[in-house]
Formats: sequence, C-alpha cells, structure tokens
Amino acid sequence: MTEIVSARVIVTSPGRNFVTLLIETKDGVTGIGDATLNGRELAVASYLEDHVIPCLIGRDAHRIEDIWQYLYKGAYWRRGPVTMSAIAAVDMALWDIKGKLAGLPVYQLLGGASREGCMVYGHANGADISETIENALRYHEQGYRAIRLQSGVPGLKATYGVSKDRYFYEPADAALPTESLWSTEKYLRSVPPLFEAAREALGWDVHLLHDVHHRLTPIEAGRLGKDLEPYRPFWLEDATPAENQAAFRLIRQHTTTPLAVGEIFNSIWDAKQLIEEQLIDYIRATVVHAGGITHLRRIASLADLYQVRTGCHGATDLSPVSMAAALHFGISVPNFGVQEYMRHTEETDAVFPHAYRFEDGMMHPGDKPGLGVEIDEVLAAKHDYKRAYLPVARLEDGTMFNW
Ligand SMILES: O=C(O)[C@@H](O)[C@@H](O)[C@H](O)[C@H](O)CO
Ligand SMILES: [Mg+2]
Repeated sequence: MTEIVSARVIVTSPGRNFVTLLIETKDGVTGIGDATLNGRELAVASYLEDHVIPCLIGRDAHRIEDIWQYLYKGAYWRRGPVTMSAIAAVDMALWDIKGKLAGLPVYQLLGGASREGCMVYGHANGADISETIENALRYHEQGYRAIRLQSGVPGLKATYGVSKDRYFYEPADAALPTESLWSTEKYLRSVPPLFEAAREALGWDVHLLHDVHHRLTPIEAGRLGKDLEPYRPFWLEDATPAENQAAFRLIRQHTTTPLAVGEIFNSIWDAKQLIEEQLIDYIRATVVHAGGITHLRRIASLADLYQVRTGCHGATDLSPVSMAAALHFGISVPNFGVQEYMRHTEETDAVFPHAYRFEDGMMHPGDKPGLGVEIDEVLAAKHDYKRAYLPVARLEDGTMFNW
C-alpha cells in the first residue's frame, strides 16, 4: 500500500496557462499530471481541488485502474472535457508514482518500447504560401519527417494556425474571445496551391499534414480531400465537426485522403463508430483530455483492431507533462502513427524540466523513472494565471461558425 497523503493543484502561466496536479504519497514520492484545458483552465482546477482531491486522500496510489473507475463511475455525471481532464491528471500522476517506485520509465510499465522513437510533426505556418513554405523548409532542415502546413487565406484577415511568431503558436490570445471572419470558398481555393508549392519545394520524402479545424461540411471536406489527392497528404485533420460520427461516411465516399480526428474527444465513445466503421485513419485523442494513459490505451487498442493509428494532439496548450506522458504512451503502443509536437517556449520548458528529447525527426521520452518531467515550483509561482480565451469565428455575414 502506497498511501496518498496529499494532493495539490498549481496554476502557472509561463507565456500561457497550465494546470498541474501533484500527488504526494506516504513514501515521499510525488507524482505529476497535466490538467490543462485551454480557455477553461480554472474549471478543471476547481474540479480537482473541490471534488476529486478529497476522495484521493488515504487511497493506495498503486491502484491506478480502481481510482480511474472510481473517479469515472463515481462522478455519476460521466465524460466531458472538464471531468476527463481532471481524471487524466490523476492518472498521469499515478503512473508517474508507479514508475518512480519501480525505478522504471513509464513506457517500460506499458509493455516496453515498440519502436526506436516517436515520429513527430512540426507546425509550418505563414501569412501566405511563400512564407509558409519558407517556414516548412526550416523544419525540414531541422530533420522533421512530417510537417503541418497552415497558411493565411487571401481575403481573410486572420485564420486558424497562422501565428505572429513562426515557431510558437498560441491561439488563446485575449481576456475575451477575439472574433475572426471565415469564408469557406476563399479557404477551399487556397489549400491546393499551398500543397502544390510544398511538394515543389520539399519533394516527396516528407509527410505533409493539414488541419481544417472543424470548418467544412462533409461534402466540402470530400471536395478538399479529392483536390489534395495528387499531393498525397499524410492526413486532413478535423475535416468536419465530429459530433455526428456518421458524417465521415460522406467524406469517405469521395476521397482516399487519410483523415485524422479527435483532439477534442474526451472518451472512447466519441470515436467508437469512427473507428469501428474505419471512417478515419488516425485518432487524435490526447492523454490530457481523454482520461489519461489508462483510457488512451483503451482507445488505441480499439483502434488497433480496425487499422486506425494514433496521431495524438500535442499543441502548446498541452504542458510538457502531457508531452512526456504522450511519448511514454506513443513509444509503447503497437499502432502508433505520429505525435504532434508544437515546441514549447524556453520560458515554459524552464518551469517544466523534462527528459524527453528530439532527435532526427523523432522524440523519445527518456529513461528517468516515472514520466521524467517535473515542475519548478519557485519559477511556476512567478507566472500568475491570466485569463485567456480561444478565438471565435463568424461567417462574413455574421453567422456564428466553428473556429
Ligand atoms: O491540431 C492542433 O494542434 C490544433 O487544433 C490546436 O492548435 C488547437 O487549436 C488548440 O490546441 C486549441 O487549444
Ligand atoms: Mg487540430
């Protein structure tokens, strides 16, 4: 029995907000978990402090599955991003404790390495095609084997995925949501030339990805998928909102372009039909929003039955704690596809010292016992929480749309 004696939440904002959970045991071992939900951070902090932590004290930290089930079934109100991010933070912390007590990196507890490293993709973006390609060439020179392309859309002032700073992308940018305008027609005209220019400049030995970010209808997504087929994209992400999982049947009827979805999913139920009907090729559910390592393994196992691979979300609003946990998960699962890696800033990395490393287009979690990531509480205390919202999007006629 390794008794949990205390747990606490740290909210810190080294350039952007992060919510971190620390669980302490009687043996003096502390586990760390990420609980960050971009734009709704304090809801998860309160869910942990006010509703979860009181139930953890006195429990055996080794009982990861039992605690997971207790927090999931015991909440009565199941699922949802706040609940599942809180459960995820507890889950990550308990795996971290188990690894530290065993003297093993978490991936060794998950069955060991299934590959030498996790292929990652970087985020090339630019105000226009030439700036995006220039940025993509830089990622290619750094050894990235997979690069996401997001470019400004002629005629639109701003669009998803294009940042002021080419290397760091932080969409949560204001104390109240900034509003941007969207035009599907202008966007659909802009993507094929982007991919044509990218293949011209980068050749065929690099994977090219694109994130639609929930902005097309199924038939529009089918059209874009078909338009991009000559350029062999690695995937088209979030091609259409996925509440209606059956909608992806229509996309599949029109294109062979691989589809990725799921960064906003928080449980296996959000993806069950998509996976069982092979309506997608990559599942993007992530360790922090989909219930932690324990639940993400369930999703990956279901996906493996249907030849769906993992392609986990890894934007900068997932802290280095999540990146570490994602790499322990990614290096061990049999059906790994790719891991998103939007580099954190040096300011963030200083608050979260970690063992994971980038080499030759791949990442490895390192071999420190547990997750191999910590939080520098003195530094963390210097960065106060600052409310920040993700933007919202409207059509040019003012209709509220998907950002
Ligand atoms: O694929 C991605 O990384 C994006 O969809 C994210 O940047 C997403 O917009 C943010 O994580 C939202 O907080
Ligand atoms: Mg995305």
